[in-house]
Amino acid sequence: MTAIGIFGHLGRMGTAIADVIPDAGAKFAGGIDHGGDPQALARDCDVLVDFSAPGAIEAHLDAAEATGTPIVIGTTGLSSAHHERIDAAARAIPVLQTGNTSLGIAMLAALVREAAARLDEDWDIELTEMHHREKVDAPSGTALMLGEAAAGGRGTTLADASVIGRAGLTGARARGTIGFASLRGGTVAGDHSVVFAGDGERITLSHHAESRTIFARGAVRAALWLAKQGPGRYTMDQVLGL
Ligand SMILES: NC(=O)C1=CN([C@@H]2O[C@H](COP(=O)(O)OP(=O)(O)OC[C@H]3O[C@@H](n4cnc5c(N)ncnc54)[C@H](OP(=O)(O)O)[C@@H]3O)[C@@H](O)[C@H]2O)C=CC1
Ligand SMILES: O=C(O)C1=N[C@H](C(=O)O)C[C@H](O)C1
Repeated sequence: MTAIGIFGHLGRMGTAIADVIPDAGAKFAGGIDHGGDPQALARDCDVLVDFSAPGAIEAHLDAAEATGTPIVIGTTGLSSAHHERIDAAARAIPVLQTGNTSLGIAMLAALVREAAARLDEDWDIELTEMHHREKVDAPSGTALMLGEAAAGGRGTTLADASVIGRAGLTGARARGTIGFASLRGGTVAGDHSVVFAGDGERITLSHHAESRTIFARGAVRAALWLAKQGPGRYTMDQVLGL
């Protein structure tokens, strides 16, 4: 039985994941939060999942690498330095990093890429996301993933095309940009919409997470899949066979 260890195990996602591990025929190997020993946890499990905080990623990757343990990283708010560290770790161990572990978001990203590729730049692309009042990063990791999908469909990158938030005398919208707006409040598990705004008509592609269970099930599915892979950096599309 595959033993899964959780970084951030007392958090909202950590507890949701621990709840669904038995349903997947796997074993909860334990978890740590602030002050725990990442290497001790990594030694005690077959695969790790990380839903903690960006500041903890480096230590968690060090532990995974030192013990040769595959790791799923769901934590968001990552910088380009974090992504470079993940790339380096993936040369030695299996690593899957994603801003969203749900099946629905993987499908939405594919649809967004397709729509962005087929609709020309007369169709402006804007993303909105809403999350619970406790969320600490913005835009959400999922919004950035959907933005990357849109940018990929348009043959550009988010680094070149993104406009994150607007306020004051912004001037008119620049053609070809991809805009982001973030809302925070209440207990919303995660809502994302991608709007394609044309002349006189709009297409909106949306996903609504009704609870964290979808993320938790996806994280466990990803962990069980990753435990059987060799070193490399993987995506949810590969887990889900999309
Ligand atoms: N990829 C996906 O599908 C999803 C990703 N997420 C992401 O997962 C992350 C966690 O979300 P959520 O569970 O809501 O957050 P919580 O704040 O509820 O939980 C985070 C947990 O991580 C722990 N933690 C924080 N810093 C450290 C550290 N330096 N070392 C070890 N543990 C630490 C916290 O412990 P303590 O209280 O001791 O600080 C806490 O138990 C976020 O980045 C969120 O965006 C969320 C949902 C889905
Ligand atoms: O913090 C959350 O709650 C969530 N975070 C992820 C993100 O930043 O996209 C995934 C999900 O939307 C919930």
